[in-house]
Amino acid sequence: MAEPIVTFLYASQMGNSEDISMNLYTTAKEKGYTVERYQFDDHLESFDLTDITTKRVVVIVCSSTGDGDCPDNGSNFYKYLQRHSKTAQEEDGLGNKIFRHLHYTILGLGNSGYSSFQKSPITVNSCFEELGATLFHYFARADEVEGLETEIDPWIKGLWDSLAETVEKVKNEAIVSPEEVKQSEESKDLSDEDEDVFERVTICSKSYESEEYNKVIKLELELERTISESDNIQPGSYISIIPKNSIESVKSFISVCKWDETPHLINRLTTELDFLSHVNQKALKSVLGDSEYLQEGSEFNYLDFFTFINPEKSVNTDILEIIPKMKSRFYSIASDSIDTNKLEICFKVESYQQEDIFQKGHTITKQGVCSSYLHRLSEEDKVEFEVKICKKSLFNTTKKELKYQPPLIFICQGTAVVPLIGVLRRIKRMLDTKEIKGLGNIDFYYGIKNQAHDYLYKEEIEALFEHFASTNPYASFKTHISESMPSDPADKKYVDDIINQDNEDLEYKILVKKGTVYFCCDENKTAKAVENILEEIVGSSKQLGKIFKDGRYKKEVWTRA
Ligand SMILES: Cc1cc2nc3c(=O)[nH]c(=O)nc-3n(C[C@H](O)[C@H](O)[C@H](O)COP(=O)(O)O)c2cc1C
Repeated sequence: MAEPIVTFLYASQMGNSEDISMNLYTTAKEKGYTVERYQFDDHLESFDLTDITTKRVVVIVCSSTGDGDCPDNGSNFYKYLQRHSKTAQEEDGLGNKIFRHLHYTILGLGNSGYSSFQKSPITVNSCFEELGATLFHYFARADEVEGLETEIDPWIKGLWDSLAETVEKVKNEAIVSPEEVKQSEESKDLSDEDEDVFERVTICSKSYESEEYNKVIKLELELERTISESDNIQPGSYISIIPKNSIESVKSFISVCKWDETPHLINRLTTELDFLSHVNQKALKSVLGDSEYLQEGSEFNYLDFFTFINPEKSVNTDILEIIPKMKSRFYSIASDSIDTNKLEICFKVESYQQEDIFQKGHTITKQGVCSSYLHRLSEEDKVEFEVKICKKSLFNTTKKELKYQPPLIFICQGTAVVPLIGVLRRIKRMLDTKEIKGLGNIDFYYGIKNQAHDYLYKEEIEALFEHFASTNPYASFKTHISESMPSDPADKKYVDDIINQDNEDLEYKILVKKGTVYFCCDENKTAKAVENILEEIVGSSKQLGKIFKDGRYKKEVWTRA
């Protein structure tokens, strides 16, 4: 961008703000800035703050008059600000943030003897904030009772450094116009088809991404049809699968309960009932009456429970009514699924340690029902099963969002890398099909246990970044890996630690360069820590909320069933 213009604006009743603004304008001109200066009410006649090509840096001086009113030469602009910021408040959407390209600072003049002290500058400031502008130097409130210069002098002193820095930043900053944002939001609304669809799939390939800590399996599922753009399946869309119990566990359960192995019972226990879930003490009591085995807090599942009590006689089949129904489990899609009949998912085979109820003091490893079900299925079996595709995606990324090459910051941990791989693959497709011309910087923060063992999609991420770099030699594409179980324990770090290390760089990329953050993580301590750090980086949780609303903080935190 060419040298940005610094716009000085004032609203003044008796000339104080006007004089201060004039002095600032003159000094800025002497310092070599390209400058212009207007009173508020020249807005739209002589200048237009929504013009993203010429209006980027604004220095405001404004007083209060009457009963907290804006001076007469600013009252129309004052109403304009309030009207638009009300719309921005009432209607979500980036398109209403008509000042999001602006960096501003404001000096308010007032007198604390008035009950509406500084009301007009405070309102101007909150309208600029609501309309998406970024404060580049603090909002000063000068008080005649204290002596105006007590506040004005230090504010002016600090202004010049902040201005120099801001003008420099603005030169490299890409901004999307509010109209374009509005258009893309409207088209998003029209194409927003989030509904679920059922598909029959078979497994067409199965590979292991990592085996060291938890087995991580990559499955390619084959649909009976080709997925097209209009299906609106996005990176971050997910499938839900209702698992089946293994025939061995079903037979054990039937045997332990001393029931007859009928096809109907086998089918019901295989597909419908989750007898490997923890027992519900109250429900069991309602069927069995008081039993010495029914202790509060027991970790038994239904199979363990009836094995443990080892009944002499058969168990009443009424207990089938209290066993919970099999629930579906969700898996994010890693593939950029267009013009293909394949869907890729990647997950870890959930396993957890539990005290062995048959051998006190010993622990045994139990596996998650759905991941072990998928693990059991093999590509040779060609077993068909039904998945529900939930199209809704929190990571949907449009070419409009990437048009001005904003920095992209990815943050993830473990298998939560999966939907973000989908985003990277889609970005690559947009580049390859020339839907986008190039990319800005990408930082990929990934928390794993150990680089040598569970860096999922390592080769692919490296190849993608090499490819991205070939399209823009000026941008950087970096992976930042944290290891919680490194070879040298002194190097132990979590993903929140490495984000914290880069906080200043991230602040610049998110706030100044209007970058987008993609964050996917299991619901755990790290997820909370990452979010806390992001709040600190952008200034407050309110500010992070605003960035989220603007679509620049795309996050999904997984809760495990
Ligand atoms: C008639 C009158 C009403 C004022 N009302 C307020 C007020 O409501 N709140 C406030 O903070 N200051 C108020 N002030 C103080 C002015 O904001 C202060 O004098 C300021 O320096 C005037 O700057 P200006 O010449 O740029 O308008 C008032 C001053 C006058 C003379």
